[in-house]
Amino acid sequence: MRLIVDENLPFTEAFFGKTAELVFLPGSEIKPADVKDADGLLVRSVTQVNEQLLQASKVKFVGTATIGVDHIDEAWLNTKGIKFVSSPGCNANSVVDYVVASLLWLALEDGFKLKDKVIGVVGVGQVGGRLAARLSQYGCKVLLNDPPRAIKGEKGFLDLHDVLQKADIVCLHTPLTSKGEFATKHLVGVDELALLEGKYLLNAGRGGVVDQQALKNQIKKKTAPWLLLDVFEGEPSLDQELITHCLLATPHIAGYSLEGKSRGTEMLYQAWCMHLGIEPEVTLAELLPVPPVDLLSLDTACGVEEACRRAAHLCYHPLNDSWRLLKALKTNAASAGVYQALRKNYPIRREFSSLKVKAANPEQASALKALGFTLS
Ligand SMILES: NC(=O)c1ccc[n+]([C@@H]2O[C@H](COP(=O)([O-])OP(=O)(O)OC[C@H]3O[C@@H](n4cnc5c(N)ncnc54)[C@H](O)[C@@H]3O)[C@@H](O)[C@H]2O)c1
Ligand SMILES: O=C(O)[C@H](O)[C@H](O)COP(=O)(O)O
Repeated sequence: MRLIVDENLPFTEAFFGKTAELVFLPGSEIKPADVKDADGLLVRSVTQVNEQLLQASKVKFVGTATIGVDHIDEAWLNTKGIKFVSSPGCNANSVVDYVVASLLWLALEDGFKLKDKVIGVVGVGQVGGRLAARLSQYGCKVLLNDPPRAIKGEKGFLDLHDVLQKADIVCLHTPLTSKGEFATKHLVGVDELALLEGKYLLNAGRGGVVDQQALKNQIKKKTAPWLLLDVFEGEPSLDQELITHCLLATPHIAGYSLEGKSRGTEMLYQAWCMHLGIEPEVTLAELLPVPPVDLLSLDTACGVEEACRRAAHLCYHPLNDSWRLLKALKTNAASAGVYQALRKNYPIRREFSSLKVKAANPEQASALKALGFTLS
């Protein structure tokens, strides 16, 4: 068995090594000649998997270690009987950590309490659902928009414009789709952006969900929302003018915790074993290293939100990623190269759940638990 593997998938040797010969390649450079004699292909979001790539190959198994599948022509794979698997939810906790860490930073900088804000969540699936749960347990008022769920009769959802009007902070967590009743391409366009003036807009879904040109026009008119963007239209190229305007701009790394990326590999390994009709022998639990900080012990003098912020930023501070991106863009005009290099050399980051926190009082304890930390 021969597997072509994106070199940015962690633990592939440990998971797949006994079952196949592995050929590692940069994901954006995988070509038809590379996959011609392969049995399987393991990718991330930067490899377009379609007829052009696979028509002359004998690949029978394609796996993406990502939640998003907008880089995969699933319909074509289906017609060819090629087994396709994605990794639903693999890095959802990582994205939620990213959002919570960002919002706690924003609250400090802009002088508000996160708990007092109304948060709109657009797209209430694995990521949006977990985000909404954490924030509402923390005490925020959370407004939900998800028409594909609402139309099935599920309760608790509002119309998109209602959410944009009523929320102080809007977080986008839909997939990018361009067909069908609920297509999300440019879901947030001129009319929606007009409702967001003076508010905060965080996008950690896909760049194309926001009409970037409309956003840039709004920036010129000084009516744009404050932006926290992890995803951009046209990646890997980045619009430097837009990035300069962001409060936080990160190179599509919201899901890049070690746990999030590795769970993707583990999910593909389990699907590959099933495809081969063998029992999985390796688990992620035995591969993950011990977290670098064992225990955070908080003092009672630390206020509840400050306690949460300290715990969050001990695990992850989004400003580090944003600063690295801004700095690299200042010294390098080729934004695609900067974007790719930062993602390829991403430092190890652990999820909130990996940190044990000793709270000083019950208020701290319940807020920390709500936001995803493990209480000691
Ligand atoms: N920035 C990152 O690093 C990162 C990491 C993981 C996922 N993502 C992106 O986030 C997306 C969401 O991830 P997920 O795991 O929650 O996916 P999911 O499939 O579990 O949830 C997506 C939700 O969006 C809803 N939705 C679809 N169309 C909509 C519309 N028009 N308006 C409102 N809601 C709509 C769906 O009904 C669903 O509930 C992924 O598709 C991926 O593109 C980004
Ligand atoms: O869809 C996903 O799972 C995420 O966007 C994922 O983190 C993207 O990472 P990439 O495949 O681009 O490295």
